[in-house]
Amino acid sequence: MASSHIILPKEEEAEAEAEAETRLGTVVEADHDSPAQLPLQDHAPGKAALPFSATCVRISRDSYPNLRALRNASALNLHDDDAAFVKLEEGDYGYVLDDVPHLTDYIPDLPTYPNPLQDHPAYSTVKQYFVNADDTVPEKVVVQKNSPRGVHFRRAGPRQRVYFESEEVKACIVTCGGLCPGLNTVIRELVCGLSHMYNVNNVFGIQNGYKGFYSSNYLPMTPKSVNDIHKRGGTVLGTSRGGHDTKKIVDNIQDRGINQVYIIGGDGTQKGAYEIYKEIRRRGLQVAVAGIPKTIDNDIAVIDKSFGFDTAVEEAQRAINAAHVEASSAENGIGLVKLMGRYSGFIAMYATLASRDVDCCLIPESPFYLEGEGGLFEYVDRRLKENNHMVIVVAEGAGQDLIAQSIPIADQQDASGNKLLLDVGLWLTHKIKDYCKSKKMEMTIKYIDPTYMIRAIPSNASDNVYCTLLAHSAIHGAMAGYSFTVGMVNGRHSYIPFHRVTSTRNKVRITDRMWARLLSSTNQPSFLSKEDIDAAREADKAANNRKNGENAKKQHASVLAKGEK
Ligand SMILES: Nc1ncnc2c1ncn2[C@@H]1O[C@H](COP(=O)(O)OP(=O)(O)O)[C@@H](O)[C@H]1O
Ligand SMILES: O=P(O)(O)OC[C@H]1O[C@](O)(COP(=O)(O)O)[C@@H](O)[C@@H]1O
Ligand SMILES: [Mg+2]
Repeated sequence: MASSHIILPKEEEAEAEAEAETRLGTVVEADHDSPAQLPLQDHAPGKAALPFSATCVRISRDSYPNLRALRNASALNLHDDDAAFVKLEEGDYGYVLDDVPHLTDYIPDLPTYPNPLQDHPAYSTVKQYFVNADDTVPEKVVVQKNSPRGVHFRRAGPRQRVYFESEEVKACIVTCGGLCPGLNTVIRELVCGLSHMYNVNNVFGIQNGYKGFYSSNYLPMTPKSVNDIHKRGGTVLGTSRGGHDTKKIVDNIQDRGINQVYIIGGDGTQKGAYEIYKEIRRRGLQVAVAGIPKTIDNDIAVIDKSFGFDTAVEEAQRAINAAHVEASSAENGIGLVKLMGRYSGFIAMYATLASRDVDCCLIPESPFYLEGEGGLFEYVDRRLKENNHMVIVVAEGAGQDLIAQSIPIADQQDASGNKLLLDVGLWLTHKIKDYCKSKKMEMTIKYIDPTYMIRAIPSNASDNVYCTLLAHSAIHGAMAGYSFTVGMVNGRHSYIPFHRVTSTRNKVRITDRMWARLLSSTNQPSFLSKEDIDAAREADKAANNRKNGENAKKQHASVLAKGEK
């Protein structure tokens, strides 16, 4: 199949800067999914090669980012420590590869071995099973004719050559932070995938989160011992918050001869994984660190969706249904459901959109108020008059500032440093009751808090498959010598640098269409004035600019680092 490319001749760096204002090229990528048309490339990581031929077309460069400006943006705040680990590779037409670290970055001349999958009876029949070494996945898939190609991540998948001999691998798995449906499936598929695909049989479980690295025995794990665990909720390894002591953790990794570390957890956990990776690198150890993002809140940046999220949204329907049944069976009945979401209201938003029985959804990203025109009380009043009953879904992080005004309480944190929240569901229940009483309105309110029920269940079928693919992608990447957080980006599994998933948090954008869909489906007030909407738009814009600026800073740091080598 022929693919068309629009490409500019390769520029010398200085020329590119001089000409940046006048020329622009866009590239349509070759069909890397069908690498049959290309010879499989197997060069060492870090050696850039763009695997396509091209025809040249010149087009206006108006929207192309000014390369000089990008490189001079050094005033922005990137942690010095991080800058040293950033690996940015520039290509034509504003293509940037935000690459993940590899063992060969700090241990030169490592031997490689043929991937054992080549001889695997199941996998050896798969045509083009190995991914092309140059395959990358774009962070943004919606582009305009003249847009730069933008940031890309390394595509996940098996490589032709690996950096570990199967019998030398000693892998460990840890789960940290809160529970999430699918943890056991990921654990199972890591153990089974290592054994079945790569003949790795030395796999250990770390118990009860990060502290288990230095305070408990390591549990030997086999395909047999994990055979049935995906049918259970929770994590067979146990989990915890707090207890991250980088030095003690890496001392234990080193002393026990562990060379692949699989770390399953949320944003805090991935920050911990990054610290572990940095310490491993400082010590020059041949150890790969693979992070598998877990968050029921779906708040991890860059990735499309976290595993367990679908299961949680599905389970939340049961609570919403119960709230609806209770509310609609009473006179002026109100059903109130509290769902998880400390800083991000994705579960509440998706559960509301899926249900169609919800009249009002409150999330942390969209501040609300109770009294006066356009407030919640006015809406409750109206809805009860119109329909005799209503259902409210509230994310646990919503309205915290309002509660703090009425119940002054000192800030408290959990062992990981996460803010402890006040119970918005209970508070709202009392506030609505008091309001109705003041209006002499008979009503019944039923408060349902299914918080732990929706995350303590096993993952559903589609999350199970997703967990399996994540585990396999993590194994392929670690065997190939990379350290990374694995995740789906625009539907393709990718290896994402730690700093990208830990530097920001994924939040519901109330200026996006999805929130507008929600408002139109519930018909609730937006609780926003025109000034609020303008301010939200400005905040979004500033966040985008900051992100672009950070990329520029990293690009600058990476260019400098290359120059120094
Ligand atoms: N900045 C950080 N650096 C190192 N470890 C961290 C950091 N933040 C959190 N952790 C550790 O990660 C683990 C899980 O963090 P937590 O916030 O509880 O859950 P999650 O990973 O799900 O966000 C804890 O053991 C915590 O100590
Ligand atoms: O009570 P716990 O176990 O601390 O968990 C509650 C918290 O876990 C969360 O689901 C998020 O946890 P993670 O970051 O670990 O995924 C929050 O929404 C919630 O506040
Ligand atoms: Mg977290």
